[in-house]
Formats: sequence, structure tokens, C-alpha cells
Amino acid sequence: MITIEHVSKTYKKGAWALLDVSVTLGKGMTGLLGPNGAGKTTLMRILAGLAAPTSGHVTVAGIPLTRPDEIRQMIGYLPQYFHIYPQMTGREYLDYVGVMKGMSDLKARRLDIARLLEMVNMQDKADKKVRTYSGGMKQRIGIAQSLMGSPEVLIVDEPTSGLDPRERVRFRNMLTRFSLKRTVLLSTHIVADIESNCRQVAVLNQGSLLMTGDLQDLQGCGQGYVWEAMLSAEQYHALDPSLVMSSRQQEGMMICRMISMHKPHPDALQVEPGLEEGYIALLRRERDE
Ligand SMILES: Nc1ncnc2c1ncn2[C@@H]1O[C@H](COP(=O)(O)OP(=O)(O)OP(=O)(O)O)[C@@H](O)[C@H]1O
Repeated sequence: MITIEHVSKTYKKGAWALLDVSVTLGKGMTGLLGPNGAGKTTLMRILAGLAAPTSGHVTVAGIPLTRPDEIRQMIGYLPQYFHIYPQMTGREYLDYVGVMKGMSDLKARRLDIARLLEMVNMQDKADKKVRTYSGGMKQRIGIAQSLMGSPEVLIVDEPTSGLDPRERVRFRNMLTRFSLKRTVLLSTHIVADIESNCRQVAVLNQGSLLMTGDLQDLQGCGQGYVWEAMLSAEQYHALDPSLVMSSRQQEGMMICRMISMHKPHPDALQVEPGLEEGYIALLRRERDE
């Protein structure tokens, strides 16, 4: 379990990247959503022990982050961007990460590395130099390093952007299995990744936590704000494009879904929101209120 209490963070001379964030993350997977610059990476770096909060308090399984030696082995972190020494092989890199995490038993490290290489489907490439890897292969090695030592808590920042669809499904399933007994925080822009994986969701915006809850709660944020209308091409072009979520052609007309605080067109009817629509409506309400 991760307990985050009143965490704020400001960078030198900068505005607040996080402002009084409090949330408890239990077992299972929590999706962290937020637009660009919302503070997701800042929060994840704090949880991974790579940045200190300006104020506030974080504990992992009751141990404060201010005791890094006790925490290091308990947390796995997959950053959005990471550097792997190009001259190392994938296997050497994983071994290096294991040593850094304090896994001193060589045999145990080797076993863990073999297990993880199989999990991310990199057994065949493990002894090739990292500089010969594609972006997706580097990402798979990144996933493997985050799981070295079977940490209690896994923090994953934008994980699937470089993966092809087959590897994305594989990774998603692996995360789901992993999260059955552990705490996973998954940051993503892709609402579908959260829909298929997460039990709980948290939404950050401009450093503040806008909501926490389950997927239904997020979906419910769109209640009363999602509209559908069948419009002629002329009516469609006259619409404010910022209201339109999706549109498709049908028999010469446009079926259009919109998010709006007010009825956006005389022919528009209110419809049940989807998860993404709930998320967008929440951000828009925040902007307009
Ligand atoms: N090292 C830094 N120095 C100064 N400001 C920073 C630094 N890192 C982040 N920020 C600022 O803090 C805020 C939050 O950034 P952060 O990277 O945490 O957002 P994010 O939600 O991860 O964004 P994205 O989805 O674009 O990755 C932004 O305004 C950003 O400009």
C-alpha cells in the first residue's frame, strides 16, 4: 500500500508541479490520468524515490520514503524515458539493475533475469548489445528491469507507447497478473489502457488531484454532458469543433457525439457517457467552472 499525504512539489523558480495531493493506493492497479504537464511524472518520480517532495509525506507499506535503503527493493519503476548503456547486453543491464537494487546473490539474480527475459519475450536477444535493439526491444528490457526482485510496488509511466499491438496486449496481461497481489500505479494518456486493466483511477490536472474512484465514478463524471445528434454536412460544419468527441457518416448524414455543458444543437439528445467521455467532461468542467 502507498500512502500519499499532502504532497506538494515546486521546481526551482517554477510554479507548483503538485499541490497538496493526498491519496491511498491499495493492492491492484490504479490508473493515473492527466493532460500534459499535469504532474504525473513528478508524482511517479517522488514515489520511486528519485525526487523529494517540497512538502508532504509518503509511505510504502508503512515505511517512509525518507528511508531509501529499506524501500529500494520494494519499488520497481519504469520511467517514460530511460537510458540503457548501449555497450551492455540486455542481460548485463538487468544484472547491473539487480546489483543496484541490492540483490547480492548471483544465482538468485540469474534466475530472476532468465524468468523476466522469458516474460518480456527477449530470451533470443538477451546477449546482443543494447545499441542493436529497436525502441520496442529497449522498452521490453525496461519492463524487465522494473520487475527485478519482484517488487511489492510497481510504478509505470506511459508504458505502451513504443510497443506493437501484440506486445502491448502481452504487457497488459502481465501487469494484470502482477497486480493481483501487489500495488501498481500506471500512468497513461490512453484511456483504453485503464479501461481494460485498472480497478481504481486517479485524475491529476495542473498539479491537483481532481478525482479518485473506480471506473464507474470516472464514467459518471460525463453524466449529463454527452450528446448525440444526426446532422447534415452543413450543420456539422457549423458546430464548434471543440465540442465534438467523435463523428461518423451514415447515409449522407453525420452522427456526432459531443461533450457540452449545454445542449449543443436543437436536435441533440443526451446519451450515456463512455469512460473517455467521462474523463474529458471532468477536465472540461474544471476548465469552465
Ligand atoms: N525538472 C523540472 N524543472 C522545472 N519544471 C519541471 C521539471 N519537470 C517538470 N516540470 C514542470 O512540472 C509540471 C508537471 O510536469 P510533469 O512532467 O510531472 O507532468 P506530466 O503529467 O508527466 O506531463 P506529460 O503527460 O506531458 O508527461 C509541468 O509544468 C512541467 O513543466
